[in-house]
Amino acid sequence: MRGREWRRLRGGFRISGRCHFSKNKLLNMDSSSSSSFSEAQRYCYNPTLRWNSEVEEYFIKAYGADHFSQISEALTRPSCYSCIRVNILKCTTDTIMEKLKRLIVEEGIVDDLDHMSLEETAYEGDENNEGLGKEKLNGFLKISPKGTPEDEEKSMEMLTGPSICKCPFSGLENVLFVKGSGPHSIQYRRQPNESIKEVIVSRKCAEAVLRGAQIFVPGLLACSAHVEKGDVVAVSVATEQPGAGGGWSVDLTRGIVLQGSQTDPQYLERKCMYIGQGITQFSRAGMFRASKGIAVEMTDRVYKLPSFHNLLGGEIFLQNLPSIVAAHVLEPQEGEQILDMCAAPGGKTTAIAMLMRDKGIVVAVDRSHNKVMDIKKMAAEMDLTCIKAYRLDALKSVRQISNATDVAETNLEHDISDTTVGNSSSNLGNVDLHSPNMDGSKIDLKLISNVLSSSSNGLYISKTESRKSTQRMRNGPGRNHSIVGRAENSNGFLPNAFDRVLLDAPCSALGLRPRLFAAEETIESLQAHARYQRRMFDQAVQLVRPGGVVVYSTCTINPGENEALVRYALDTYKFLTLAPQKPRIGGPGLVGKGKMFCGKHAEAWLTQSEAELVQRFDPSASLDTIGFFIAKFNVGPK
Ligand SMILES: C[S@@+](CC[C@H](N)C(=O)[O-])C[C@H]1O[C@@H](n2cnc3c(N)ncnc32)[C@H](O)[C@@H]1O
Repeated sequence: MRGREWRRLRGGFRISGRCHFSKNKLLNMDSSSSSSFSEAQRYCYNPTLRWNSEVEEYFIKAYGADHFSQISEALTRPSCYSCIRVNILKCTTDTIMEKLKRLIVEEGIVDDLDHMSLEETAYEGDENNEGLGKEKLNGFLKISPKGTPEDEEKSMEMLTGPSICKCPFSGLENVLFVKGSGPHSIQYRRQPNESIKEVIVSRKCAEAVLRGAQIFVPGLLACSAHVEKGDVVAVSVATEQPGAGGGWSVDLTRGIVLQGSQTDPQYLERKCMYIGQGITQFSRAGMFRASKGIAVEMTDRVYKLPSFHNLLGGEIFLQNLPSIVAAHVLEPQEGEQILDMCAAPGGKTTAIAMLMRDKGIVVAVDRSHNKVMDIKKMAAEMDLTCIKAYRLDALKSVRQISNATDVAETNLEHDISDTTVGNSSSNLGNVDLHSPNMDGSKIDLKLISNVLSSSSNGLYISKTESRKSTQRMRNGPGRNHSIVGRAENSNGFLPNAFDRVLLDAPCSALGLRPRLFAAEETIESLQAHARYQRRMFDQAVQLVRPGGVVVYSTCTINPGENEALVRYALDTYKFLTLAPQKPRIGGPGLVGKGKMFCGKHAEAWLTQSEAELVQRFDPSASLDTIGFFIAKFNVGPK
């Protein structure tokens, strides 16, 4: 049975980081056109990810050269499926599955999903590759706690089954996978005796297009001469190149005319960087005059992924699988007080609130005002009333109360229970506003978040606020003052105020994919991220009560921000212990030590037993996720 299934798997679904794809298949080999072999070599997608040389050396030492090259390759392409979290407080997973199936058929959201062509996506079918794939999938299954044949069947089903399927892992029943396909070969079109018309897009734009987006005007950098609305154009991407001063830049004047010759910007560098073709929505001149709108509508993509833009709002949320897992690992309970320390845009916050069935309090903070508004909007759209979002610098999340007067003032400034009662009165019975502290004192949520300049309670209105409110009356609510209210500031929280804290830390994001350039991160910048994360972790540890839980996560493959943070945490706070995680579908952490700066600086990682307790999602593994890391700590008596 395996042979047939594996062929299907290898044909229709990319499962391993190693590129098994026969490169020739990606090229335009149309003999009826005037394509030369070198042109066929040019118009394809086969990028190589650029790293800072010291970072590359450090990662090669951490992962080994082969494994790191697989990770690097995996990062340049999107995951082969989209992951959808269903808001089970609003609808059932089965209902959404049916709705999506209908939408796919009726609206043509995803063409070709069920018919991923084996010819187009065939991998080199030699036994070695098949063996490697099997080994990888088995590797992935082994790390599952219940690595039973039944689990293996589930994974096979997920990878080979219909276009939409339920996530097979226990505890993730509200998650759906929608498969994409690729890489596809593209027949780049030309008029007889003409060269191929082209556009160049920015790297960020190309990364979005690989995830299923269209090309919007701001992402467009250059275009061939004589392009009219409705023309078919090949789309390539300009990536950062070494600059004169030693840095990286895209040295390209926006709007430049492409001649189809070697004098074109990045002519050589754009070889193998073609992501598909599309139809222009403007003439050449119009494209660069417009300030917004779709410039090119993609018709043929190297990777086809479903676009769920504006679909089933509030009922579904498109989220990476490891992020969903992180919320589950926190194990939030109904009625608890949870802090999400770096919460925007609110993906994990809403997942946590849903797991709590909207009963309890999820305090979501972020330092950016606009991002806090995004959290509030998402919570409102999903009808989740237990989320309270505030603007706060997480590095200052622990509020220092020096004396009794301070406490009294804090009480006066804001009464969060007002907000809570107002927004979630139906849940009040389940919200313990005065849960006992370990030392017998009461945690008073009045003290948890004291919000400044709250015009609702009339206690304190600053001059700035009063000026702003006059402006609002004159000009209307504006982007940040919509129906979901305003983003309020918090002064921080008292020590031990929360049952559980999630620190989904800002990081180097070197696990996010697809990614077409990675050399902006240096050893120094990676170390700066790590220092920042430790300072945040110091705050998180103070805010969780003894007996509580801290979950730390990042979306980077950098061990310095992952295993080294866990080492720091365990060595610094003796009352912390690593806890087992549920669900567990990622791999173990890295053991030992990492060396940087030509071996001069060493950082400590994990012991074997510790490594088994953290969860590391490897982009080159068969699960085909972003790179992600999760550690869960139990907090003992402090
Ligand atoms: C990895 S993202 C969080 C993603 C989010 N947890 C989710 O799942 O949707 C990191 C966030 O940290 C925020 N951030 C960075 N530094 C911060 C600080 N000092 N205080 C609070 N938030 C911060 C950023 O604005 C960003 O939104």
